Amino acid sequence: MYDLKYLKLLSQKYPNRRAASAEIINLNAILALPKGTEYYLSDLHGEYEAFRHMIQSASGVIKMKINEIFADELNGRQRYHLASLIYNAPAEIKRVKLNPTIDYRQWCKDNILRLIIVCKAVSTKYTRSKVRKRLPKYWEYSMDELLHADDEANKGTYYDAIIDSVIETGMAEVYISQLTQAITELCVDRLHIIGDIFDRGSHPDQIMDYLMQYDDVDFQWGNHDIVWMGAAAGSWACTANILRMNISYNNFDMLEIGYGINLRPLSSFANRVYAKDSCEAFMPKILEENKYDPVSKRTAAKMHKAIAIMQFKIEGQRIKDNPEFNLNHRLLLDKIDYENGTIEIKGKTYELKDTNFPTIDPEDPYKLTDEELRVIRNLQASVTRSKKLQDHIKFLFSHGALYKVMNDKLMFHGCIPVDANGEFEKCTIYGESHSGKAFFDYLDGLVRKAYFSPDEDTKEGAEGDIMWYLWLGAKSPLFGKDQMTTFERLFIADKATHKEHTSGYYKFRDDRVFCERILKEFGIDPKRGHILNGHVPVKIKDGESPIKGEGKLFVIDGGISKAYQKTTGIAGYTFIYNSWLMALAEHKPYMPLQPNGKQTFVAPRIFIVDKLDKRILVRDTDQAEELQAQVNELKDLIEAYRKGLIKEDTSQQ
Ligand SMILES: O=P(O)(O)OC[C@H]1O[C@](O)(COP(=O)(O)O)[C@@H](O)[C@@H]1O
Ligand SMILES: [Mn+2]
Repeated sequence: MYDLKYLKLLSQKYPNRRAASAEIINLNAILALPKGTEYYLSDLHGEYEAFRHMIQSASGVIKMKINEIFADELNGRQRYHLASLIYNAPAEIKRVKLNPTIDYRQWCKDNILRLIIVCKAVSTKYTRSKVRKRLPKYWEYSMDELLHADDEANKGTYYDAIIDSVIETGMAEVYISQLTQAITELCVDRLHIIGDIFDRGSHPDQIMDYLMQYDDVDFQWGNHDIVWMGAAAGSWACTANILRMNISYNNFDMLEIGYGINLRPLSSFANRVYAKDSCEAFMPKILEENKYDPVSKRTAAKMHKAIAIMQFKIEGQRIKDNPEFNLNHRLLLDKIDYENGTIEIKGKTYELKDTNFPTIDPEDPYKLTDEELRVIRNLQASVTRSKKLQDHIKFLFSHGALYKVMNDKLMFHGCIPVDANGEFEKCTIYGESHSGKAFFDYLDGLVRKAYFSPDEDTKEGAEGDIMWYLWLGAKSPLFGKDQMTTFERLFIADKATHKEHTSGYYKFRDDRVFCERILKEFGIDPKRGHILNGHVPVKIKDGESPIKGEGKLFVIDGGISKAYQKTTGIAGYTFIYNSWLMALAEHKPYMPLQPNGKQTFVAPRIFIVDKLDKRILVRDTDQAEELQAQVNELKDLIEAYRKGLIKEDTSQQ
């Protein structure tokens, strides 16, 4: 039996049988369309340009379309330039303008036409109204006309008239750029980001800005995201971590200009306290100069050391206040022999690479000095009041979660805690024990509460402790290692101490039965389902494969991170799921644009991992349930009109 009150509300939108029937017809038309392409990326790590290229090129899909459409009309070079235009319109336009042999006006004309043809090819899967919604503001009318002018006899003149006036009004560049953007957005119906947008690379802020224009995007938070979410919630431990990492990668432009985080209190403190200390072990890993905020490497090293020491002190306090986190083995400052400059870890004594600790009181090593306290309070204020950062974090909350299930795919960044037998492990946090999916759901709730409704009596700087735990805790599904050895990496030469052991999950996931059990746990049919993870780079150099569990699980940790390409040998993987197939794209490192406007693009290698028996339609996807429910409600409404239970408004017909 239907709910008459609800139907009355619905009747405001569909006031008569004709309006309701028209909508049913639209919805049925959508259900019969092919499934849109889903595109999966992970571990972007601040590499804005490489990321943008992956999106703009749709991992080679654009190139394939161009090759198909223009096989006879354009030669290889022309097709290459058309692809380059879609990948990076401003750069390609600049190159063309610098070339005196090219008639720019004619070039614009030719290329608007070519782009319209590509746009048409990538929009065949959508309703006309959906395509229009994705076309840029102000141009949607003329672009729609160009896309659908099918009157062969008059088409030529009509096209010419529209394109001429685009050029005449001086809008050709904007028109071309926005058309390329529309092509990209139409090529990918839904974007899944399986975590780790932040850290290492220089511009996660630009990645977030770009993604915020996308409606159909979702995030599965990674450890490098949750630590930023914790900092945004006010956690001192998270704040110290994000600043230490990004100072170590020399990302000052992003911190100070991108997010407006004022590092002056830290730099003047560091320059004073470590004035005579060369801080050799703390030199930035990347020496590329910042455009707006150049910081000398000596100052950067001092800031790095100052914030690292503050981090270890703050973390020590968080560990002691949260015995349940089981992080006692990470209490290291009290294991230092400050007179001899050594440390004892697991019964072994190691020399420290740096023994100058002017701010540590050996009697109370985790206590912040008054100055350090002032600095961290300042930094916390700067981070929590950054409007830009808070907007980005809120978007991560509204469009993200710890995991997602969509169209038989289970996506999460790291792992699921399991015991020695591969059974889902019961983990206890804040007095509650959960395992498997329930553990994810419980943690997800804790994270949202910590950000949106923190307890008022939380100790200063302890806000968002749960995010800090998820950043480096052994039972964190986002981390999945026994320890994070930041201290050892900075202070001890012996590499054996740097080792971080991955959890049992990473062995078990080679096993198909294990993967199927996970799929079942999350309510997915194990025969049809797949798992997608990021987090651990696939080292193809060492013969590793991104395909695990006999094809049930794919690891797409990018390796897009420049800092990691020498270990992986590639620039990572992306995953594509369209109406015909599922494929992995293996990327080669992104070659940045040269100052002379030249750029080389190497298309990724595409491996089809599953071919479907028949083309999948929207009716076969998760979206169908929602659409079908709408159809059913509209049918009920029509029935209610027919029976006279709701009055029809036919005045507008
Ligand atoms: O190489 P870097 O940037 O210093 O980072 C090393 C740290 O990053 C981590 O690997 C976590 O980052 P990922 O999530 O990208 O693996 C830690 O386990 C490790 O201590
Ligand atoms: Mn990660």
